[in-house]
Amino acid sequence: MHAIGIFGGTFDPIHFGHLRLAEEMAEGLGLARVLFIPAGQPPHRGAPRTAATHRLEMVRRAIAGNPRFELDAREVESPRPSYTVDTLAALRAELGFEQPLWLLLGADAFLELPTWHEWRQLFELAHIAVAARPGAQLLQSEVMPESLKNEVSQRQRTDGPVSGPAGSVLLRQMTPLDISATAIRDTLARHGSARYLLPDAVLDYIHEHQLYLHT
Ligand SMILES: Nc1ncnc2c1ncn2[C@@H]1O[C@H](COP(=O)(O)OP(=O)(O)OP(=O)(O)O)[C@@H](O)[C@H]1O
Ligand SMILES: O=C(O)c1ccc[n+]([C@@H]2O[C@H](COP(=O)([O-])O)[C@@H](O)[C@H]2O)c1
Repeated sequence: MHAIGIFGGTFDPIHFGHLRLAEEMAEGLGLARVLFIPAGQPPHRGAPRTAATHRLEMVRRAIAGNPRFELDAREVESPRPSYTVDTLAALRAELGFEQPLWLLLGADAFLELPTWHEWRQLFELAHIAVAARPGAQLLQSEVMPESLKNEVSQRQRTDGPVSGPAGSVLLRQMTPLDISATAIRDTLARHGSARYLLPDAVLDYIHEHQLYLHT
């Protein structure tokens, strides 16, 4: 049974760091599909700058043409905060208990994991693949909170076949791309060029709708 990747984010806006992470994970882990799930009300940050309808449309345009990538709007359609544990539980119920699922995270998000709602449950619901990110230390480092280190030490796999529907942790390198949505928003607010940091189709949408004109 081919595994499915689950990639959540605020995507305000989506950029090439996100897209390469998903592409390299899909290739490396042999994922049949990657679900991009924009957060409705992200639990650990203020409300996104940009309305969910715009963030959804930017993701839709960014992934168009990649047959493995799919948009999943469930979190923005929900009136509740976007807890990943709830999203994974819903997907698990829909897709069945045998289906291998991979939660995809950048290193900065992973290091925050012990602050997430019912975070230990995440390891029961999916495998977790973490991508290195410029600026975020990773890999057995001292920066990992003790509780996370303990959880990871029981579950970490070196690259190689992973069996079962959930429960492993993989820390992976990816092409380092020092791109962030924050830097893109700042660049656009000072009328700078964000070209080649995100797909042209997304940038065109941003200009059409006059998004990110102010900090
Ligand atoms: N350049 C990148 N390299 C690796 N992972 C990334 C990169 N950018 C984002 N990610 C990961 O993608 C997921 C969603 O990130 P998010 O939508 O918050 O983007 P961001 O660029 O970090 O945004 P912001 O600057 O607004 O915080 C997170 O798991 C994050 O770690
Ligand atoms: O479930 C939680 O408690 C939780 C706390 C912080 C972040 N998340 C999710 O992690 C993903 C990346 O978040 P962010 O803030 O880096 O865009 C996104 O899908 C969020 O909904 C989830």
